Amino acid sequence: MTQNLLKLDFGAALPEGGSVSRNGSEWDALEEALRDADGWLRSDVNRRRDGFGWLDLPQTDLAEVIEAGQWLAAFDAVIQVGIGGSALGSLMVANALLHPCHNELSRSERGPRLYVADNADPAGTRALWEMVDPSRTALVVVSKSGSTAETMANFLWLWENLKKVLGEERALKQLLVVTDPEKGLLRAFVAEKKCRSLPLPSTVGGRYSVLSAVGLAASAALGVDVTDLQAGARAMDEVLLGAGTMEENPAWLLAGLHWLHFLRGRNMTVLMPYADGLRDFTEWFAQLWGESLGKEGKGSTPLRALGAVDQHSQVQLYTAGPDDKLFTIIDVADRGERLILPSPSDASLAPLAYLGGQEMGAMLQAEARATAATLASLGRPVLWLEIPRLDAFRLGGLVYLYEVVTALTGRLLSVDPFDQPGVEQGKRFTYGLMGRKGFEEEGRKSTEAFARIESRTVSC
Ligand SMILES: O=P(O)(O)OC[C@H]1O[C@](O)(CO)[C@@H](O)[C@@H]1O
Repeated sequence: MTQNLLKLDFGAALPEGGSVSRNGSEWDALEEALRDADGWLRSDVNRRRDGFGWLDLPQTDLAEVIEAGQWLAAFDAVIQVGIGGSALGSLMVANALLHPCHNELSRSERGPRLYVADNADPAGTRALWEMVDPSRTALVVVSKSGSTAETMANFLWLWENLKKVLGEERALKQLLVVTDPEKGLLRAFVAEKKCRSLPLPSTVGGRYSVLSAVGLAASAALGVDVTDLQAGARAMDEVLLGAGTMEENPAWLLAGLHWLHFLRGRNMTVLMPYADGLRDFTEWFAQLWGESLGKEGKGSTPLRALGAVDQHSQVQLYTAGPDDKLFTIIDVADRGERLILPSPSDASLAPLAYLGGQEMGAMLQAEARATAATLASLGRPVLWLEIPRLDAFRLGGLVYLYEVVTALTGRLLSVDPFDQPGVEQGKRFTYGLMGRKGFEEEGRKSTEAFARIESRTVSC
Protein backbone atom coordinates (compact mmCIF):
# COMPACT_ATOMS: atom_id res chain seq x y z
CA MET A 1 0.00 0.00 0.00
CA THR A 2 1.53 3.35 -1.03
CA GLN A 3 1.88 5.92 1.71
CA ASN A 4 2.04 8.73 -0.90
CA LEU A 5 5.39 9.74 0.57
CA LEU A 6 7.55 9.96 -2.55
CA LYS A 7 8.33 8.61 -5.98
CA LEU A 8 11.89 7.61 -6.91
CA ASP A 9 12.68 7.21 -10.62
CA PHE A 10 15.97 5.36 -11.14
CA GLY A 11 15.90 4.34 -14.81
CA ALA A 12 18.80 6.67 -15.61
CA ALA A 13 20.82 5.88 -12.49
CA LEU A 14 21.66 2.25 -13.23
CA PRO A 15 25.33 1.72 -14.18
CA GLU A 16 26.08 0.53 -17.68
CA GLY A 17 22.73 1.75 -18.95
CA GLY A 18 20.81 -0.66 -16.68
CA SER A 19 22.56 -3.88 -17.81
CA VAL A 20 23.79 -4.31 -14.20
CA SER A 21 20.22 -4.88 -13.03
CA ARG A 22 19.42 -7.31 -15.81
CA ASN A 23 22.58 -9.47 -15.77
CA GLY A 24 21.69 -10.59 -12.24
CA SER A 25 24.98 -11.55 -10.61
CA GLU A 26 26.19 -8.19 -9.26
CA TRP A 27 22.62 -6.97 -8.66
CA ASP A 28 21.56 -10.18 -6.86
CA ALA A 29 24.72 -10.20 -4.76
CA LEU A 30 24.10 -6.58 -3.83
CA GLU A 31 20.48 -7.28 -2.95
CA GLU A 32 21.64 -10.12 -0.69
CA ALA A 33 24.18 -7.80 0.94
CA LEU A 34 21.44 -5.22 1.52
CA ARG A 35 19.17 -7.85 3.04
CA ASP A 36 22.00 -8.71 5.46
CA ALA A 37 22.70 -5.04 6.17
CA ASP A 38 19.00 -4.41 6.88
CA GLY A 39 18.95 -7.43 9.20
CA TRP A 40 22.05 -6.08 11.00
CA LEU A 41 20.49 -2.62 11.34
CA ARG A 42 17.20 -3.90 12.73
CA SER A 43 18.52 -6.82 14.86
CA ASP A 44 17.30 -6.81 18.46
CA VAL A 45 20.90 -6.98 19.71
CA ASN A 46 21.93 -3.84 17.85
CA ARG A 47 18.70 -2.00 18.56
CA ARG A 48 19.86 -1.27 22.11
CA ARG A 49 23.42 -0.40 21.11
CA ASP A 50 24.85 3.12 20.89
CA GLY A 51 24.14 4.67 17.51
CA PHE A 52 21.03 2.61 16.71
CA GLY A 53 18.56 4.48 18.96
CA TRP A 54 17.21 6.69 16.14
CA LEU A 55 15.36 3.66 14.72
CA ASP A 56 12.97 3.96 17.67
CA LEU A 57 12.37 7.71 17.41
CA PRO A 58 9.34 7.35 15.07
CA GLN A 59 7.60 5.42 17.86
CA THR A 60 8.55 7.55 20.87
CA ASP A 61 5.99 9.48 22.93
CA LEU A 62 6.24 13.18 22.03
CA ALA A 63 4.21 14.51 24.96
CA GLU A 64 7.23 16.03 26.73
CA VAL A 65 8.53 17.59 23.51
CA ILE A 66 5.13 19.02 22.63
CA GLU A 67 4.73 20.44 26.14
CA ALA A 68 8.18 22.06 25.88
CA GLY A 69 7.18 23.41 22.47
CA GLN A 70 4.09 25.03 23.94
CA TRP A 71 6.18 26.56 26.73
CA LEU A 72 8.69 27.92 24.19
CA ALA A 73 5.90 29.26 21.98
CA ALA A 74 5.04 31.82 24.66
CA PHE A 75 8.32 33.65 24.02
CA ASP A 76 8.95 36.14 21.21
CA ALA A 77 12.29 34.54 20.36
CA VAL A 78 13.99 31.19 20.84
CA ILE A 79 17.77 30.97 20.62
CA GLN A 80 18.91 27.38 19.98
CA VAL A 81 22.59 26.98 20.84
CA GLY A 82 24.14 23.89 19.27
CA ILE A 83 26.34 22.77 16.40
CA GLY A 84 26.31 19.95 13.84
CA GLY A 85 23.58 17.46 14.66
CA SER A 86 22.50 19.69 17.54
CA ALA A 87 21.53 22.52 15.17
CA LEU A 88 21.17 21.30 11.58
CA GLY A 89 17.94 19.37 12.27
CA SER A 90 16.04 22.36 13.69
CA LEU A 91 17.32 24.57 10.86
CA MET A 92 16.23 21.98 8.29
CA VAL A 93 12.71 21.57 9.72
CA ALA A 94 12.18 25.32 10.15
CA ASN A 95 13.50 26.05 6.64
CA ALA A 96 11.35 23.33 5.07
CA LEU A 97 8.06 23.92 6.83
CA LEU A 98 8.04 27.55 7.90
CA HIS A 99 10.69 29.65 6.24
CA PRO A 100 11.08 28.68 2.58
CA CYS A 101 12.87 31.98 1.98
CA HIS A 102 16.40 30.67 2.61
CA ASN A 103 18.04 33.87 3.79
CA GLU A 104 15.60 34.92 6.48
CA LEU A 105 14.67 32.63 9.35
CA SER A 106 13.03 34.83 11.91
CA ARG A 107 9.70 35.69 10.36
CA SER A 108 6.95 33.54 11.87
CA GLU A 109 3.24 34.18 11.86
CA ARG A 110 2.40 31.51 14.37
CA GLY A 111 5.21 31.41 16.87
CA PRO A 112 8.44 32.88 18.17
CA ARG A 113 11.34 33.78 15.95
CA LEU A 114 14.01 31.08 15.88
CA TYR A 115 17.69 31.97 16.02
CA VAL A 116 20.35 29.28 15.89
CA ALA A 117 23.78 30.02 17.38
CA ASP A 118 25.69 27.27 15.61
CA ASN A 119 29.15 28.82 15.30
CA ALA A 120 31.64 30.47 17.63
CA ASP A 121 31.89 33.69 15.62
CA PRO A 122 31.73 36.75 17.94
CA ALA A 123 30.15 38.91 15.25
CA GLY A 124 27.35 36.39 14.71
CA THR A 125 26.68 35.80 18.39
CA ARG A 126 26.71 39.51 19.25
CA ALA A 127 24.42 40.35 16.31
CA LEU A 128 22.02 37.58 17.34
CA TRP A 129 21.92 38.81 20.97
CA GLU A 130 21.22 42.35 19.83
CA MET A 131 18.24 41.16 17.79
CA VAL A 132 16.35 39.79 20.80
CA ASP A 133 14.65 41.22 23.89
CA PRO A 134 16.18 39.12 26.71
CA SER A 135 13.01 39.42 28.80
CA ARG A 136 11.02 37.74 25.99
CA THR A 137 13.66 35.21 24.86
CA ALA A 138 14.13 31.52 25.66
CA LEU A 139 17.57 29.91 25.51
CA VAL A 140 17.71 26.28 24.34
CA VAL A 141 21.15 24.72 24.70
CA VAL A 142 21.56 21.43 22.86
CA SER A 143 24.58 19.16 23.16
CA LYS A 144 24.75 15.37 23.34
CA SER A 145 28.24 15.40 24.88
CA GLY A 146 27.66 18.61 26.83
CA SER A 147 31.24 19.61 26.11
CA THR A 148 31.47 20.82 22.50
CA ALA A 149 33.62 23.96 22.68
CA GLU A 150 31.65 26.15 20.25
CA THR A 151 28.33 25.34 21.90
CA MET A 152 29.74 25.85 25.40
CA ALA A 153 31.33 29.17 24.36
CA ASN A 154 28.01 30.45 23.00
CA PHE A 155 26.10 29.06 25.99
CA LEU A 156 28.45 30.62 28.54
CA TRP A 157 28.30 34.03 26.87
CA LEU A 158 24.53 34.07 26.26
CA TRP A 159 23.69 32.51 29.65
CA GLU A 160 25.85 34.99 31.59
CA ASN A 161 24.32 37.89 29.64
CA LEU A 162 20.80 36.59 30.22
CA LYS A 163 21.53 36.29 33.95
CA LYS A 164 23.03 39.80 33.97
CA VAL A 165 19.85 41.28 32.47
CA LEU A 166 17.21 39.16 34.23
CA GLY A 167 18.87 37.82 37.36
CA GLU A 168 19.55 34.08 37.76
CA GLU A 169 16.16 33.07 39.09
CA ARG A 170 14.25 34.56 36.16
CA ALA A 171 16.90 33.51 33.61
CA LEU A 172 16.58 29.89 34.78
CA LYS A 173 12.87 30.08 33.93
CA GLN A 174 13.81 30.90 30.32
CA LEU A 175 16.29 28.06 29.84
CA LEU A 176 15.88 24.57 28.33
CA VAL A 177 18.73 22.08 28.20
CA VAL A 178 18.68 19.14 25.78
CA THR A 179 21.44 16.65 26.52
CA ASP A 180 22.27 13.05 27.49
CA PRO A 181 19.85 11.78 30.16
CA GLU A 182 22.61 10.69 32.54
CA LYS A 183 26.05 11.96 31.72
CA GLY A 184 27.93 15.05 30.61
CA LEU A 185 28.59 18.55 31.86
CA LEU A 186 25.20 19.91 30.86
CA ARG A 187 23.41 17.11 32.73
CA ALA A 188 25.41 18.11 35.83
CA PHE A 189 24.37 21.73 35.20
CA VAL A 190 20.70 20.68 35.09
CA ALA A 191 21.13 18.77 38.35
CA GLU A 192 22.75 21.80 39.99
CA LYS A 193 20.31 24.41 38.68
CA LYS A 194 17.15 22.30 38.57
CA CYS A 195 16.25 23.95 35.24
CA ARG A 196 14.04 22.54 32.52
CA SER A 197 15.62 19.75 30.41
CA LEU A 198 14.79 17.13 27.82
CA PRO A 199 16.76 13.95 27.12
CA LEU A 200 18.69 13.13 23.99
CA PRO A 201 18.63 9.32 24.32
CA SER A 202 22.22 8.09 24.78
CA THR A 203 21.83 5.51 21.97
CA VAL A 204 20.97 8.28 19.47
CA GLY A 205 23.91 9.97 17.68
CA GLY A 206 23.81 13.72 17.07
CA ARG A 207 23.42 13.56 13.31
CA TYR A 208 20.58 11.01 13.68
CA SER A 209 18.75 13.02 16.39
CA VAL A 210 16.45 15.39 14.45
CA LEU A 211 13.34 13.33 15.33
CA SER A 212 14.11 13.70 19.06
CA ALA A 213 13.82 16.80 21.27
CA VAL A 214 16.98 18.05 19.52
CA GLY A 215 15.07 18.90 16.32
CA LEU A 216 11.48 18.81 17.55
CA ALA A 217 11.34 21.09 20.61
CA ALA A 218 12.09 24.32 18.73
CA SER A 219 10.12 23.08 15.71
CA ALA A 220 7.04 22.51 17.86
CA ALA A 221 7.43 26.01 19.30
CA LEU A 222 7.38 27.45 15.80
CA GLY A 223 4.10 25.69 15.06
CA VAL A 224 5.42 22.66 13.15
CA ASP A 225 3.10 19.62 13.44
CA VAL A 226 5.78 17.38 15.00
CA THR A 227 3.29 14.54 15.39
CA ASP A 228 2.80 14.53 11.62
CA LEU A 229 6.57 14.72 11.07
CA GLN A 230 6.98 11.64 13.23
CA ALA A 231 4.06 9.92 11.47
CA GLY A 232 5.83 10.43 8.13
CA ALA A 233 8.92 8.70 9.51
CA ARG A 234 6.78 5.85 10.84
CA ALA A 235 5.03 5.49 7.47
CA MET A 236 8.41 5.33 5.72
CA ASP A 237 9.55 2.70 8.21
CA GLU A 238 6.48 0.62 7.37
CA VAL A 239 7.26 0.92 3.65
CA LEU A 240 10.87 -0.14 4.18
CA LEU A 241 9.97 -3.00 6.50
CA GLY A 242 7.59 -4.39 3.92
CA ALA A 243 9.87 -4.18 0.89
CA GLY A 244 12.39 -6.96 0.26
CA THR A 245 13.89 -6.08 -3.14
CA MET A 246 15.81 -3.10 -4.46
CA GLU A 247 13.04 -2.34 -6.91
CA GLU A 248 10.52 -2.01 -4.04
CA ASN A 249 12.68 -0.65 -1.21
CA PRO A 250 13.81 2.99 -1.81
CA ALA A 251 16.41 2.75 0.97
CA TRP A 252 17.97 -0.41 -0.48
CA LEU A 253 17.86 1.15 -3.92
CA LEU A 254 19.56 4.41 -2.90
CA ALA A 255 22.19 2.62 -0.80
CA GLY A 256 22.74 0.02 -3.55
CA LEU A 257 23.12 2.60 -6.31
CA HIS A 258 25.57 4.67 -4.26
CA TRP A 259 27.58 1.47 -3.72
CA LEU A 260 27.52 0.50 -7.42
CA HIS A 261 28.63 3.97 -8.49
CA PHE A 262 31.20 4.13 -5.69
CA LEU A 263 32.76 0.96 -7.16
CA ARG A 264 32.84 2.73 -10.52
CA GLY A 265 34.72 5.77 -9.20
CA ARG A 266 31.74 8.03 -8.64
CA ASN A 267 32.56 8.99 -5.07
CA MET A 268 30.54 12.17 -4.93
CA THR A 269 26.81 12.46 -4.46
CA VAL A 270 24.94 15.62 -5.43
CA LEU A 271 21.66 16.34 -3.68
CA MET A 272 19.86 19.05 -5.68
CA PRO A 273 16.37 19.93 -4.52
CA TYR A 274 14.37 22.36 -6.63
CA ALA A 275 12.76 24.01 -3.62
CA ASP A 276 14.14 26.78 -1.38
CA GLY A 277 12.53 24.95 1.52
CA LEU A 278 14.94 22.03 1.09
CA ARG A 279 18.16 24.02 1.07
CA ASP A 280 18.90 23.16 4.70
CA PHE A 281 17.89 19.56 4.05
CA THR A 282 21.05 19.33 1.94
CA GLU A 283 23.07 20.80 4.83
CA TRP A 284 21.57 18.25 7.24
CA PHE A 285 22.24 15.47 4.71
CA ALA A 286 25.86 16.61 4.22
CA GLN A 287 26.64 16.01 7.90
CA LEU A 288 24.70 12.74 8.02
CA TRP A 289 26.41 11.35 4.91
CA GLY A 290 29.89 12.80 5.35
CA GLU A 291 30.31 12.09 9.09
CA SER A 292 28.76 8.62 8.81
CA LEU A 293 30.65 7.29 5.77
CA GLY A 294 33.95 9.20 5.57
CA LYS A 295 36.12 6.54 7.21
CA GLU A 296 39.17 4.41 6.35
CA GLY A 297 39.66 6.32 3.11
CA LYS A 298 36.15 5.33 2.00
CA GLY A 299 32.85 7.17 1.69
CA SER A 300 31.39 9.54 -0.89
CA THR A 301 31.47 13.31 -0.71
CA PRO A 302 28.05 14.97 -0.28
CA LEU A 303 27.62 18.00 -2.52
CA ARG A 304 24.88 20.46 -1.60
CA ALA A 305 23.14 22.09 -4.49
CA LEU A 306 19.92 24.01 -4.95
CA GLY A 307 17.78 24.21 -8.08
CA ALA A 308 17.58 26.42 -10.07
CA VAL A 309 20.29 28.50 -8.28
CA ASP A 310 23.14 26.05 -9.00
CA GLN A 311 22.18 25.71 -12.64
CA HIS A 312 23.97 29.06 -12.82
CA SER A 313 26.91 27.94 -10.75
CA GLN A 314 27.62 24.18 -10.74
CA VAL A 315 25.79 22.63 -13.70
CA GLN A 316 28.69 23.37 -16.06
CA LEU A 317 30.81 21.11 -13.84
CA TYR A 318 28.02 18.52 -13.52
CA THR A 319 27.50 18.22 -17.30
CA ALA A 320 31.03 18.68 -18.65
CA GLY A 321 33.34 18.02 -15.69
CA PRO A 322 34.59 14.63 -14.51
CA ASP A 323 32.00 11.82 -14.49
CA ASP A 324 32.54 11.17 -10.79
CA LYS A 325 29.12 12.03 -9.33
CA LEU A 326 25.74 10.41 -8.71
CA PHE A 327 22.95 13.01 -8.92
CA THR A 328 19.65 13.17 -7.06
CA ILE A 329 17.25 15.84 -8.26
CA ILE A 330 14.44 16.42 -5.76
CA ASP A 331 11.19 17.95 -7.00
CA VAL A 332 8.01 18.99 -5.17
CA ALA A 333 4.92 18.16 -7.27
CA ASP A 334 2.47 20.51 -5.53
CA ARG A 335 4.18 23.63 -4.23
CA GLY A 336 1.04 25.11 -2.74
CA GLU A 337 2.21 28.65 -3.58
CA ARG A 338 1.36 29.82 -7.13
CA LEU A 339 2.74 32.92 -8.83
CA ILE A 340 1.39 33.68 -12.32
CA LEU A 341 3.89 35.74 -14.30
CA PRO A 342 2.50 38.91 -15.89
CA SER A 343 3.05 39.63 -19.58
CA PRO A 344 5.65 42.37 -20.05
CA SER A 345 4.08 45.82 -20.39
CA ASP A 346 7.25 47.66 -21.38
CA ALA A 347 8.16 47.59 -25.11
CA SER A 348 11.81 46.81 -24.33
CA LEU A 349 10.71 43.71 -22.36
CA ALA A 350 8.58 42.33 -25.22
CA PRO A 351 11.00 39.40 -25.78
CA LEU A 352 9.92 38.12 -22.34
CA ALA A 353 6.41 37.50 -23.64
CA TYR A 354 7.07 33.78 -23.42
CA LEU A 355 6.99 34.14 -19.62
CA GLY A 356 3.63 35.84 -19.56
CA GLY A 357 0.90 33.72 -18.04
CA GLN A 358 3.38 31.06 -16.94
CA GLU A 359 3.23 29.84 -13.34
CA MET A 360 6.62 30.29 -11.60
CA GLY A 361 6.49 26.87 -9.89
CA ALA A 362 5.77 25.17 -13.22
CA MET A 363 8.79 26.98 -14.64
CA LEU A 364 10.95 25.70 -11.77
CA GLN A 365 9.68 22.19 -12.35
CA ALA A 366 10.47 22.45 -16.05
CA GLU A 367 13.99 23.49 -15.05
CA ALA A 368 14.32 20.50 -12.70
CA ARG A 369 13.20 18.14 -15.46
CA ALA A 370 15.51 19.87 -17.95
CA THR A 371 18.54 19.47 -15.67
CA ALA A 372 17.72 15.79 -15.01
CA ALA A 373 17.12 15.17 -18.72
CA THR A 374 20.39 16.89 -19.65
CA LEU A 375 22.36 14.74 -17.20
CA ALA A 376 20.59 11.57 -18.40
CA SER A 377 21.21 12.47 -22.06
CA LEU A 378 24.93 12.78 -21.25
CA GLY A 379 24.97 9.36 -19.55
CA ARG A 380 25.46 10.88 -16.08
CA PRO A 381 23.67 8.80 -13.41
CA VAL A 382 20.68 10.77 -12.17
CA LEU A 383 17.86 9.93 -9.78
CA TRP A 384 14.53 11.79 -9.81
CA LEU A 385 13.03 11.93 -6.31
CA GLU A 386 9.59 13.53 -6.24
CA ILE A 387 7.56 14.33 -3.15
CA PRO A 388 3.83 15.17 -3.52
CA ARG A 389 4.21 18.34 -1.38
CA LEU A 390 6.60 19.69 1.23
CA ASP A 391 4.73 19.13 4.48
CA ALA A 392 5.61 17.64 7.87
CA PHE A 393 4.51 14.11 6.91
CA ARG A 394 6.62 13.97 3.74
CA LEU A 395 9.60 15.64 5.39
CA GLY A 396 9.48 13.04 8.20
CA GLY A 397 9.48 10.30 5.58
CA LEU A 398 12.41 11.84 3.68
CA VAL A 399 14.47 12.27 6.85
CA TYR A 400 13.93 8.69 7.97
CA LEU A 401 14.63 7.37 4.47
CA TYR A 402 18.02 9.07 4.28
CA GLU A 403 18.95 7.94 7.80
CA VAL A 404 18.31 4.32 6.76
CA VAL A 405 20.11 4.81 3.41
CA THR A 406 23.16 6.19 5.23
CA ALA A 407 23.29 3.36 7.76
CA LEU A 408 22.90 0.69 5.05
CA THR A 409 25.57 2.32 2.85
CA GLY A 410 27.90 2.35 5.84
CA ARG A 411 27.35 -1.38 6.23
CA LEU A 412 28.07 -2.00 2.54
CA LEU A 413 31.28 0.04 2.88
CA SER A 414 32.19 -1.95 6.05
CA VAL A 415 32.52 1.23 8.12
CA ASP A 416 30.73 2.12 11.39
CA PRO A 417 28.08 4.68 10.34
CA PHE A 418 27.48 5.82 13.90
CA ASP A 419 30.84 7.04 15.23
CA GLN A 420 33.03 10.00 14.22
CA PRO A 421 36.56 9.46 15.54
CA GLY A 422 38.02 11.74 12.86
CA VAL A 423 36.67 14.89 14.51
CA GLU A 424 38.55 14.45 17.78
CA GLN A 425 42.13 15.39 16.76
CA GLY A 426 41.09 18.89 15.71
CA LYS A 427 39.28 19.36 19.05
CA ARG A 428 42.37 18.30 21.03
CA PHE A 429 44.58 20.61 18.97
CA THR A 430 42.09 23.46 19.66
CA TYR A 431 42.20 22.83 23.42
CA GLY A 432 45.99 22.78 23.20
CA LEU A 433 46.15 26.07 21.28
CA MET A 434 43.72 27.64 23.75
CA GLY A 435 46.03 26.63 26.59
CA ARG A 436 43.56 24.19 28.20
CA LYS A 437 45.15 22.30 31.11
CA GLY A 438 46.16 18.77 30.14
CA PHE A 439 46.42 19.58 26.42
CA GLU A 440 49.87 21.12 26.44
CA GLU A 441 51.31 18.34 24.27
CA GLU A 442 48.46 18.71 21.78
CA GLY A 443 49.18 22.42 21.64
CA ARG A 444 52.84 21.76 20.88
CA LYS A 445 52.01 19.17 18.21
CA SER A 446 49.43 21.48 16.61
CA THR A 447 51.90 24.39 16.48
CA GLU A 448 54.48 22.05 14.96
CA ALA A 449 52.04 20.84 12.31
CA PHE A 450 50.93 24.39 11.55
CA ALA A 451 54.61 25.41 11.17
CA ARG A 452 54.73 23.17 8.11
CA ILE A 453 51.83 25.16 6.59
CA GLU A 454 53.48 28.51 7.14
CA SER A 455 56.97 27.23 6.20
CA ARG A 456 56.32 28.52 2.70
CA THR A 457 54.26 31.63 2.22
CA VAL A 458 53.41 34.42 -0.18
CA SER A 459 51.66 37.53 1.09
CA CYS A 460 50.53 40.63 -0.65
O1 LIG B 1 25.83 17.49 20.39
P1 LIG B 1 27.27 17.68 20.66
O2 LIG B 1 27.86 16.63 21.54
O3 LIG B 1 27.56 19.08 21.16
O4 LIG B 1 28.06 17.52 19.27
C1 LIG B 1 27.78 18.37 18.19
C2 LIG B 1 28.31 17.79 16.93
O5 LIG B 1 29.74 17.64 17.01
C3 LIG B 1 30.11 16.35 16.53
O6 LIG B 1 30.38 15.54 17.61
C4 LIG B 1 31.33 16.48 15.64
O7 LIG B 1 32.33 17.16 16.30
C5 LIG B 1 28.91 15.85 15.75
O8 LIG B 1 28.89 14.46 15.63
C6 LIG B 1 27.79 16.40 16.59
O9 LIG B 1 26.59 16.43 15.89
